[in-house]
Amino acid sequence: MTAKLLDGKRIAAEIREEVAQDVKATAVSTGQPFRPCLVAVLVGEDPASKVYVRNKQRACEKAGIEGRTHRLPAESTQKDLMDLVAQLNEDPSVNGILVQLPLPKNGNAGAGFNERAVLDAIDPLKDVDCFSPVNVGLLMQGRPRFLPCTPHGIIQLLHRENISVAGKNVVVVGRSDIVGKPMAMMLAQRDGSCGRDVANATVTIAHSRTDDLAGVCRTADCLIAAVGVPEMVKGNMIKPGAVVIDVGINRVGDRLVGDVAFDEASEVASAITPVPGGVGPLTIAMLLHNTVMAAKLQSE
Ligand SMILES: Nc1nc2c(c(=O)[nH]1)N[C@@H](CN(C=O)c1ccc(C(=O)N[C@@H](CCC(=O)O)C(=O)O)cc1)CN2
Repeated sequence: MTAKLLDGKRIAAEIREEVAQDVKATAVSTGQPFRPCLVAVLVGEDPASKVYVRNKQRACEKAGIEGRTHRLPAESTQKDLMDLVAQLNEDPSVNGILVQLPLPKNGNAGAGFNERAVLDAIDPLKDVDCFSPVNVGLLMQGRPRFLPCTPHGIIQLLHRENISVAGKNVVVVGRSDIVGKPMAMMLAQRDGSCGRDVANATVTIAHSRTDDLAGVCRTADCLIAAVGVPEMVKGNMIKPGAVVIDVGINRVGDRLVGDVAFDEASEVASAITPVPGGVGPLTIAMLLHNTVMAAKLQSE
């Protein structure tokens, strides 16, 4: 079998265009200028983070959203970062705030940042990443305010490709707060609560301590790999005909590879996301969507 390629880049472009249309239509329907504002906070000099933040800012501008970036040196203190977040929370011209992760390991004068404290400090109404405890709690209860960007991008991809997971076995490999945990929760929700009909799955969360990981993966009708280990999921870990979603973005030499060994997996799966051009671009598209939502919520 040669798997169908799930083109996240194309779907992300479609969603970004829809967001841009929504921004224009909101201005027309309210008779007021409507230009949501997203602020990214970038601490340190991590090259990948710099690229992602720049891409977010560009995507904002193309959608009619104001994109601002606040840069702090890696040597900034926890207090510097907390003060900046507090200032952005109070600023009525700012609709969405995101702190680009990961924060530098040796930041905060070598002591490392308390990432959780920073994310907890973001005003939940401006928390467009959906990392704050209030928004995560609402999501868990099936009444989300924002949806986290990467899992929501995957929901959109499955929806727009007409792939149903209802009643199917989905295995999510990885239990991160950004992807694994919310992804599992969203796929198990009843129809509609996460905005789309991609729901009602029977979900297993697998991880590095799972016994017989390969066997567990082989039970998946839909396998979502979000572990951050290059090409860890091999072809023989995939059930023939499964849908494979690769969330990994790993740099190996000068190559960008996912968490799935793409060539072998493509021989077994019915559909698969590539890296690059799969899930990554959807993350930014859904961030724009959340920023527009945040601006609307704050104007209510
Ligand atoms: N505050 C946040 N930090 C991080 C998030 C996040 O959602 N919020 N996610 C990732 C990084 N990320 C966005 O921030 C991100 C990663 C990758 C892509 C992307 O489009 N990747 C391309 C390849 C790009 C390249 O060449 O490197 C692809 O997969 O096609 C977008 C956003 C961690 N931090």
